[in-house]
Amino acid sequence: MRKIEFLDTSLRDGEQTPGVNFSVKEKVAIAKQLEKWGISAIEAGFPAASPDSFEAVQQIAKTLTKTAVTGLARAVKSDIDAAYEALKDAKFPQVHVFIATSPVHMTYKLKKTPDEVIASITEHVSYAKSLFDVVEFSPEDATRTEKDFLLRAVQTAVDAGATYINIPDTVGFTTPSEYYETFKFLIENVTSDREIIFSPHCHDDLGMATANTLAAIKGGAGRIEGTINGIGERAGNVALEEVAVALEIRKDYYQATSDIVLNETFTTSELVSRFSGIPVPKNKAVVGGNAFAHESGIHQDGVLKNPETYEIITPEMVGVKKNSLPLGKLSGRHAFVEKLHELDIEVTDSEVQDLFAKFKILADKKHEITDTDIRALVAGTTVENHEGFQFDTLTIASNLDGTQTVTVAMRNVDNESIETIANGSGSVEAAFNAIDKFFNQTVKLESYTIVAVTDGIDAQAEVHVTVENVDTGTIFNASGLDFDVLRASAIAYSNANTLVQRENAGIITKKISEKDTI
Ligand SMILES: CC(=O)SCCNC(=O)CCNC(=O)[C@H](O)C(C)(C)COP(=O)(O)OP(=O)(O)OC[C@H]1O[C@@H](n2cnc3c(N)ncnc32)[C@H](O)[C@@H]1OP(=O)(O)O
Ligand SMILES: CC(C)C(=O)C(=O)O
Repeated sequence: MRKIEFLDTSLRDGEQTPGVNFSVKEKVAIAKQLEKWGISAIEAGFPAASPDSFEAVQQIAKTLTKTAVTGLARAVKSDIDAAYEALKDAKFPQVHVFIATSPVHMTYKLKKTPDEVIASITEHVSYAKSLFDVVEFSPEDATRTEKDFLLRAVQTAVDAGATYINIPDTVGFTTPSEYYETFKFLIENVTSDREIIFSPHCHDDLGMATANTLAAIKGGAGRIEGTINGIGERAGNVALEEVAVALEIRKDYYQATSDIVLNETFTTSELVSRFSGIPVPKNKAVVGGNAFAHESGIHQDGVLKNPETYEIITPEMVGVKKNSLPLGKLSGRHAFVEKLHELDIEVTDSEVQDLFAKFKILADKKHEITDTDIRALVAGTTVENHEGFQFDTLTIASNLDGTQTVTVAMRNVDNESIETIANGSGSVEAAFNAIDKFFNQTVKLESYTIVAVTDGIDAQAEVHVTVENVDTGTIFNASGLDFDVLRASAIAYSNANTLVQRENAGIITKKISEKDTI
């Protein structure tokens, strides 16, 4: 089976992502992780671009021991010289020379005729070859280049000494079948007495970068270029991790594999995300937070019976510890019971019926059901008051120093109206402080979430709070619903405090066991 080489350009094309600027130290750390991930070459930067870019390429060249290190250069001698200087210490140096070949780029950007571009290829690839054993050439915007001219440009580069021919889909314009045909056409028509390796370089403007890269492999490409997490100019480059996993899962179809160490994928992705500051979308293939999460009942049931029902990639394959079955309103009984087992909560079958019904009611209102919610549900310490807690007064005043003052008046057990006043840096904090004064008990706020339950400007706010009765360690969940966010918050917090008060008075006795207490 063919082995496909991987060239990573996260540090060059990836750094062209608007807002991304890796430090030299970060680049070296990423390069080391990429070497561990099993790439065969790294495009460490564009040495002529800036002193920092030069230094990063130089440092990476000195650091990597197994991976070829390359630098990008325009068809400009000083760019090639900069790459040569930066890559002097690399164990396996390469250089990547490019010039655009599409009519729009040649006419408007380069202001060169096709013949001048061909002459430039000859001059600069030969010059690069005089300094480097391994030269890569890219006809930029190849997929918008007229086919015969593309062949002429590539043949010129091969004749001048290029070993790797990269066919960039610079603006993400091509389609899988068209790109496949382009590779077949070039591979069948370029002549050389040396082995020439062709590679795709795909951008994701139309969301086809992964499909196009795989089509190029099918068409005969021997190396691929891309970035981790698909970072890069505009909509980004092809995400290498997607191609690596697709090759593994569908090697039957592609008849090709790679040397990528797949179980290092997640770590690599996290590192690039952290240093680039570009979060990985939850629904991103292979490395997204939801890639191994199943929320709907039918899927959860299938996965519990056999993960292969809904998982073509195992989490372990890419270095993720395990899959997850988050609970939500579409979850089913099997997943609910599994969660009870996971939390070591023992209940009878008839209790499950009742708890599951309550869970569904809660899940209809709360987007994400946490372990704490489940514990509170089982302990019977969840309360909702959608009718609204009765306040005699709930007023807010903004102070000149930016703090807020809230006044609440509520009825105590003897039905007397008691007023308390407190300050806070925000209105919710001030209201909670005033409510604390009213109840006068030790309560710790564990979580506060707010959701809009209806749409538009008149949306109702639903606030969920989780509090701990510090004296007993019992966790209580409570919610409040109102058109006003402050009132919804005050209702939720008062409800939670009422539960704590009832526990302290011995009215609620069912406690969460020591083991289940967070
Ligand atoms: C498709 C890609 O991703 S290509 C890589 C893109 N990456 C980058 O551009 C990042 C690094 N770039 C830089 O730091 C700068 O653009 C530099 C240092 C390369 C050049 O900076 P400047 O000299 O100020 O030129 P500027 O960027 O404004 O314009 C580019 C010049 O290079 C020319 N040029 C563009 N590509 C090539 C090429 N492959 N070969 C030769 N000349 C080229 C342009 O025609 C333009 O020339 P002109 O000044 O005669 O009009
Ligand atoms: C320089 C080339 C390979 C490039 O980045 C592109 O065309 O997208």
